[in-house]
Amino acid sequence: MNLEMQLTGLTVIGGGQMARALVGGMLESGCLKASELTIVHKTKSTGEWWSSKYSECTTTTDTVEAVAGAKVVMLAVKPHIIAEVLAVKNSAGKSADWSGKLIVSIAAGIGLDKLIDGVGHDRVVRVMPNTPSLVGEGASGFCVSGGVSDDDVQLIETMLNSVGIAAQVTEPQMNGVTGVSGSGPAYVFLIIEALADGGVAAGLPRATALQLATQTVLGAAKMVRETGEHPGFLKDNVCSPGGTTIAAMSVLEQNAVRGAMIQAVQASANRSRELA
Ligand SMILES: NC(=O)C1=CN([C@@H]2O[C@H](COP(=O)(O)OP(=O)(O)OC[C@H]3O[C@@H](n4cnc5c(N)ncnc54)[C@H](O)[C@@H]3O)[C@@H](O)[C@H]2O)C=CC1
Ligand SMILES: O=C(O)[C@@H]1CCC=N1
Repeated sequence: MNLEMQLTGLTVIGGGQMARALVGGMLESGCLKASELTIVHKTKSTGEWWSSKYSECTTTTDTVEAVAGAKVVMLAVKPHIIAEVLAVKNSAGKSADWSGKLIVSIAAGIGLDKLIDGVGHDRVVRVMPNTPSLVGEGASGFCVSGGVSDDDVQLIETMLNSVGIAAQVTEPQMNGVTGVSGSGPAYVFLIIEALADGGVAAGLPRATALQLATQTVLGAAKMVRETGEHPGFLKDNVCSPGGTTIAAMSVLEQNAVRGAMIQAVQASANRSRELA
């Protein structure tokens, strides 16, 4: 993790689940100080959540003022709210001035072209993070538009690497990133839950089954990362001839689990394309 670069003057518009995971992870890592953070919230409860957890951050409902005071603005609202945020006006009819700010959008499917149109310049980055950023194990993809400098890219990498890993991709590849790692935690949570259910069906207490299932997913992922071996090779090593695992693998193949996972990733990627 490169902490030489500290992030200053960050305004985040939308303080929901993903902002809590990503920005919360950045605060935990030390990449960002709460005193450098402004959260623009819509609901009272969201504002209270941030000010009670990070007392030094600023919370506000005034987007125009929060953008004016920022160096970096992160758009963390749902995709269908992005257009409304970009066109925001305050009670005096003043629009937000996005000029001179690095704009970082985490909204699924909202293309760089729409963001550039909305802010009136091309110093714009699209990031697809995921919720394990909260515990420092995030996986993010990002793509940049023409006005983004090398220093900006370094800042984005510092931010994202402080909460996990980051890969720069082309804009069309952002749909695939969404399918694999953006939505991916949900697939893995489902697998952990189902593994635990299987354990309960086989007679284990629920808590024991969940503990074993969680550690198994964590351990398997670590093995792929740390050995650098192909997952198929590691799978073969678990399957003893005539043993228990190959009996289970046969059931997974009969139920097309591999195909279902591929189709799930494609469905998410397609939905990301549709949102654009
Ligand atoms: N949840 C996830 O795992 C991931 C989400 N994303 C993206 O992150 C973005 C946010 O998603 P979530 O955090 O899951 O949604 P969320 O619904 O938890 O958070 C959005 C927040 O924006 C607030 N909001 C709505 N209008 C606003 C406005 N005009 N000004 C300020 N705040 C406003 C809402 O009250 C809410 O607190 C989405 O665009 C999504 O595509 C990206 C990667 C993963
Ligand atoms: O479900 C969604 O649309 C968001 C984007 C990726 C993960 N969650």
